[in-house]
Amino acid sequence: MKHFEANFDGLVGPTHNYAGLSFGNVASLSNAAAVSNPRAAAKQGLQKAKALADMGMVQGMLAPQERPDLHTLRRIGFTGTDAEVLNKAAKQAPALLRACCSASSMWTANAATVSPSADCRDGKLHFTPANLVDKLHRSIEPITTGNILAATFNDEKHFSHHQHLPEHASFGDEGAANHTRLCREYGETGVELFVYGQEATNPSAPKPKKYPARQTLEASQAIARLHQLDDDNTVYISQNPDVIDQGVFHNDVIAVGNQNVLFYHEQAFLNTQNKLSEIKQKFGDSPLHFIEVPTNKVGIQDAVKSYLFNTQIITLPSGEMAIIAPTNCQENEAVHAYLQEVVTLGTPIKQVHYFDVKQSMQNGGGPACLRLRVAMNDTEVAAVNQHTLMNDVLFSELNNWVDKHYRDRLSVEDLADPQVLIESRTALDELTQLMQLGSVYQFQK
Ligand SMILES: N=C(N)NCCC[C@H](NC(=O)CCC(=O)O)C(=O)O
Repeated sequence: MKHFEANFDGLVGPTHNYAGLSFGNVASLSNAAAVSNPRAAAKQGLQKAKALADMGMVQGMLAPQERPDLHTLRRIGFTGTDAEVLNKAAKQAPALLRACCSASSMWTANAATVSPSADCRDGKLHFTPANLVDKLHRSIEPITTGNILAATFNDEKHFSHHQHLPEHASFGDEGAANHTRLCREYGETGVELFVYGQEATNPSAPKPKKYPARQTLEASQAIARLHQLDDDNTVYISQNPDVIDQGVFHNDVIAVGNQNVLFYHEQAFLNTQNKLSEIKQKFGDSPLHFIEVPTNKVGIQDAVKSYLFNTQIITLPSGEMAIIAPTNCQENEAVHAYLQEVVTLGTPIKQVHYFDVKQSMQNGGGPACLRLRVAMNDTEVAAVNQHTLMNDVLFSELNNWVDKHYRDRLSVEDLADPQVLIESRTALDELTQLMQLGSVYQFQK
């Protein structure tokens, strides 16, 4: 049986915009009210996904969400026709309208936590959509995320889909952005690392002072229980609250792992040496590479600006590992120098490939934010909805679909335009046919 780590990238939705919605995410706040280009954003994402498919990787796409979210606007009391609801919300509560229009589901690293079948006691691949309760605009994602995941991984024999965790700050859950899996071969049992920013039930535990810690230990433990993971293969690590206060709002902004490589900044975690020993002990005897980047080579500000750690580390069919980095890393002197050095360190990482995902980066979403990793064997890959998998045909269909439906300019003022809603629904309705997803959106029910 063959095993792969597939990447499922989020297709950027038609309302991609810069609304400054994410306190604690430096890029989101500093680009607030900039004019976006949804068409370019979607195409940048598709280019990256296609390039990985062309490298021989299993690559899928996850559909975006319905935005503006009229269902939520009605739920909070705006009434009338669709146009009236948008108009009233724009006049009475513009901040709430903006929260209901974000294309933030594109960052599928936050869609769910995924545990491959080799790690789970029942031998199934488990998914738990993230509740994303820390941010209003993201807290409205999980139900549709669950629908899209179920339509993509649509075989109960292999895939187990859980409900998102209770919608309370005690269970703040941001999905795979705070979860990494180390393993020898993808099909062997691995060690799942859960990184959290605070302990909800222990007020004296460390937590950030300025920015929110979006993930709690309690949420991570709940996911491990739901996914039937063994304690022997699970490690909980506290994120360093000082780096959260410097803009590291998810662990994947400061650390990333793949197979037997953990690539992280010296300041990423608390209690680092003890935690590395625990990982080593649980990982077993085979070689494990801890690539620690020291502050004197790359400072936290450079890491946050360039997204050095929001890179994807992938294993190519040749067995070599490659880093998939945003072009922003090339533009930062210290980070570029480090990436030139990393391929010479005698670790499995031998290549670096750069991609322009600037439309997403301006909202704090790098290459790794744009993808959800799903390690699968070939039987499981065959059980996935095949119309979601990237190949020449899907690439050209999706590019044509974007050309047909997406604007190349969108400002926050445009979000109240009923025409944007019509365009978005028309596009998504067509997309569900193209990807054979069935009726995953509220407007289709
Ligand atoms: N690190 C990972 N895995 N994901 C990045 C998510 C970025 C997203 N930005 C936003 O939601 C900004 C939207 C706006 O401001 O318009 C967030 O902060 O949740």
